[in-house]
Amino acid sequence: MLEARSIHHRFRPDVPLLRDVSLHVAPGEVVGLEGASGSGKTTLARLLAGHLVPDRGRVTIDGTALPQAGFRPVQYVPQTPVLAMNPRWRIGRVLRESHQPDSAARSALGVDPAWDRRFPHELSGGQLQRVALLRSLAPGTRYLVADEITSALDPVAQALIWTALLRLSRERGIGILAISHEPALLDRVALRRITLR
Ligand SMILES: Nc1ncnc2c1ncn2[C@@H]1O[C@H](COP(=O)(O)OP(=O)(O)OP(=O)(O)O)[C@@H](O)[C@H]1O
Repeated sequence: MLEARSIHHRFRPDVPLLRDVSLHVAPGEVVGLEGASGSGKTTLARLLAGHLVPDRGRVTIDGTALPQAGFRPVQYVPQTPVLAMNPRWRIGRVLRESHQPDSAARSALGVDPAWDRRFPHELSGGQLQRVALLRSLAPGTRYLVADEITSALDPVAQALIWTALLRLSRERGIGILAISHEPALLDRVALRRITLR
């Protein structure tokens, strides 16, 4: 179980952002996270992935703190994956930097092996997001924090990605925290929702 307990965080001493936020995501469960712009969704996502350390409170998996170094079992997937890829690397190298993806995950996400020879700017937004998800689904990945991953995509690309992701989450027991501004999307993918205020 991924758990955040009584998280407090602020970037400026006089402006508290997250105040006593707690949540949990079970293996294979999809939980929605919503909240107004600026309410701290991305900050919470980065705390859960271990990119940031909370001022107070704890993030744990099965009661143990996140590892300080090495592979991150909670993977953060941003809205704009191209910003998290080396523009000089071909897709094959971008993927291998994390792990050698298995063919089942590759075909579930529809990542064509021919793309491995292309550079990130030579793929569409939806194709790149599928590559980013494949990269994040390493063997050690237990949870995904999906931060507006399909907000910039058309409905067909959005449906394709979520259908594949929900299947992989079920098959591999990967818990997902799905951040979105779209209530209709959260209704479809998540059984439970948390609202940041
Ligand atoms: N690294 C940082 N340094 C200083 N302030 C930050 C930093 N990251 C975020 N903030 C501030 O924290 C607040 C919350 O930002 P955050 O991105 O977590 O919100 P959000 O709910 O994800 O917003 P949106 O829905 O617009 O993406 C904002 O006021 C933002 O300016």
